[in-house]
Amino acid sequence: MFPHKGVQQLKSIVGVMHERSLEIFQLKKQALEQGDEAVAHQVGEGKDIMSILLKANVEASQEDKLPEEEILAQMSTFILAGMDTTSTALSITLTILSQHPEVQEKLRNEILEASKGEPLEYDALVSLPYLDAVCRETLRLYAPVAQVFRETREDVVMPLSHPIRGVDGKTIHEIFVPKDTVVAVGLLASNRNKAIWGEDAEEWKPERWLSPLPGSVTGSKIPGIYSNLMTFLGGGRACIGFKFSQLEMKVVLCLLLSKFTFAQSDKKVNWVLSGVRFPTVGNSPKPSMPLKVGLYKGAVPA
Ligand code: HEM
Repeated sequence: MFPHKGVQQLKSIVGVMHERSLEIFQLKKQALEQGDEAVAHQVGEGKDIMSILLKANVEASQEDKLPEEEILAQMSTFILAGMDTTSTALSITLTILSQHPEVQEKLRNEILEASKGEPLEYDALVSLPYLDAVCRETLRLYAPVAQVFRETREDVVMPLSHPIRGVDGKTIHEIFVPKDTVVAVGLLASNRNKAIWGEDAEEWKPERWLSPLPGSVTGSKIPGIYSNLMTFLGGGRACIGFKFSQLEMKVVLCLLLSKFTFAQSDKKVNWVLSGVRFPTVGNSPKPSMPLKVGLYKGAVPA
């Protein structure tokens, strides 16, 4: 149709996503129709987000039921919104841990001491202080989604948190934004704001989360749903998966650090700030993040 390589590529990606979503959807639907036994034998044993959504939809009243094509569309949203974001957050965490072996060691020790070779229960996992601090600091400094865009529905006067000086030397306290203006919301800029986070705002310091946050942070009135940060946005369209993603990060980090060590490779990794940031080597458009992975010598055999 449209003779442009990029458009054709996008079309093919959308096609793959649709076919795979359809395949998973049909398998889940079939299992649900066959009963609990079949559901229990599936990936996720019926506890995964799609099985729960399908089950809720079967039980919903006629007027609340989602049509099948909407469920399929929700799958693409979950894949895009939930997978790339969290995998990016995890990739960044592993990169940083490979650059800070002492932090990696401290984190591994915390995990090994708490787990003693057994899988960690939910409460124990979420209350590991250093793991929590590492995740928070990474999500602050390297928010996978750096900015989002919004369009004003009406004329608004936007107050500024700090006055700025205009080219004419006058102090400006607010800005008039006319209806239908596209506004970029700088999530990362807010997370790294020195007036809020201090002079070391651009440094990765998990320790900052281990003592009470300064008044400039707690009193900042940042509208984000998570830790005075904008990483998961705020308001009615904030991320619905923010708790889930943190748990996922912690589970994966616990499992990986208990068994493996991570060190920097000699290939330089660049982070591309697209919709969701991703790692790449050189100028390649393909995501890749080489790391040297070794077996942790003290690992308890599985
Ligand atoms: C570190 C991981 C994640 C980050 C940084 C993140 C960030 C965000 C951000 C910034 C938005 C707002 C986007 C916008 O409105 O333009 C958003 C929305 C959303 N996120 Fe996440 N997300 C993460 C993980 C997840 C996970 C694991 C799921 C699902 C299981 C998820 C599901 C969604 C959905 C469905 C929306 C749209 C909500 C709406 O428009 O009402 N996200 N996320």
